[in-house]
Amino acid sequence: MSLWYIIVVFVFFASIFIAKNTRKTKKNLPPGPPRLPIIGNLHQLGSKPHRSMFKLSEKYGPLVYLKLGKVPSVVASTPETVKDVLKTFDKDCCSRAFLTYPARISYNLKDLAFAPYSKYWKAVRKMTVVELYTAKRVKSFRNIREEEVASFVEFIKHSASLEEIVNLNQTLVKLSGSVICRVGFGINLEGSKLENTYEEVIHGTMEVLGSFAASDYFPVIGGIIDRITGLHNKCEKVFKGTDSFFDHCIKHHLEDGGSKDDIVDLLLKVERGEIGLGEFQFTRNHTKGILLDILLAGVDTSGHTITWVMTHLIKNPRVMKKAQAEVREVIKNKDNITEEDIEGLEYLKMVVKETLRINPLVPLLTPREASKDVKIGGYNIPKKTWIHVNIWAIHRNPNVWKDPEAFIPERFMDNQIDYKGLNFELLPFGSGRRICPGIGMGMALIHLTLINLLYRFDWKLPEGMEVEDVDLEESYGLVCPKKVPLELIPVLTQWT
Ligand code: HEM
Repeated sequence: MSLWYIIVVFVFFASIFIAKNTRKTKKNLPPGPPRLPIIGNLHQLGSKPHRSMFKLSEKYGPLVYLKLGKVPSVVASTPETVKDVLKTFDKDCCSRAFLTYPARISYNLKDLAFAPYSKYWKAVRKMTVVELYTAKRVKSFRNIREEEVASFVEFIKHSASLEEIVNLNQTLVKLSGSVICRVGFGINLEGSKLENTYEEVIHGTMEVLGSFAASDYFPVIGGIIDRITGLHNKCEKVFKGTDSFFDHCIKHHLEDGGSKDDIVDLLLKVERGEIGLGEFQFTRNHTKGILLDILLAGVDTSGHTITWVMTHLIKNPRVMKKAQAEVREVIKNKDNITEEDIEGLEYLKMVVKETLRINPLVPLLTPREASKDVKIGGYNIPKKTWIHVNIWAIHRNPNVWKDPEAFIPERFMDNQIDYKGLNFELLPFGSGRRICPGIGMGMALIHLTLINLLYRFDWKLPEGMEVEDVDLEESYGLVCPKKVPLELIPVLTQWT
């Protein structure tokens, strides 16, 4: 009797399992791990989803199917599948998934980065690419970058003369913050009333946007969970902070007589209709939405990328020596270092590329959503599926990169692979319609700062610390900076 009971139970569950898998096979969805009721595969993401998804792709293949709470999702992890998403089917895959808190903070998706693919997104993207993210504008902000880097160098010089430790995570984010605040909002942070507000605003916003939001995965109940965990209130507080920060910047700009040629000025011109935006009436909230992109996308990305470069250099004395020798040979005793000097610095360019490969600041692109049924890598991807593009997995794939965990800038010597979105082996700025429009602005600051840091100073670790003690762990959020701050002592040289 009990044997019959066991057989019946076994047949019952086996038939459910087979039926489920047959359904999946019939639908021709990509393979993926088994899931739990309600939460699906959420428990498998861990604290560093880019790493967990990479592991899953090693087991299940280049396109993995996951159910994240209620949300059907796929993860693309190889140059081939990512090319399908970002190039072949870019038009059908470039919308954004709706994310509750980014939507709130961006004035209900009036920005560029979180807005869905729509007529509005197309109009704003076109306007910003033509008016804002141009090579001419990057050039026009050159004096600001040079002045800010010069005062940063003075600060490092002072620390070097006292043999003081410098926290590079902190100071480099402050440097890129100062540049972005002048370029974007026309304000000098140093010593201003906004200096502390700004830090609070940016950290708070990054924290909210980097947090796990239950509302995105569980309708109704998710909102309740977020209220219990405090995320909802935190978001409201952060939103008020950013909103009054932008109000302050705009007021400051208007009081100044609007004489500055900054990004606020440009956006106010769009508000007044002096620059057209097709059928759209640009309001103050639209201006603030675009300013939010500048604040979020512009500050942490450049600052933390420079910290990663310095981390790899201090961990690899051979590379540091070679990069410094090149910089000192090319710059010689030039009084005035400029960002164009990067042109003669082939090895430094490779060091930066290798850093962007091994520590892309955005290892997992903000999720996209299929706007219609598409076929990727031979599998059917139904409309509304979220699409995750795992840049980290491509950059660490041993079939793409030999010895992928090692920091070897020379790997770029014999190939033309670049980071501008055309080579699907290296995508730190994404690719296709959504590619980062701020590459020029970001790289100009990264290059100018690095040339100065390497030309003028030698660098050593604090007393008692060895190269092996410098860890490479990243923290996970909207961007992935080095988790433990990089602390180094600058040393004065004959070039200081
Ligand atoms: C090292 C520096 C930077 C890195 C690594 C970086 C990386 C990225 C990445 C990966 C994306 C997403 C692309 C996609 O989803 O396909 C992105 C989008 C974006 N970035 Fe950057 N970025 C950097 C600097 C900047 C700067 C300096 C700005 C502006 C001042 C900027 C503005 C934006 C904007 C507005 C978007 C959204 C584009 C859209 O959705 O249409 N970025 N960036």
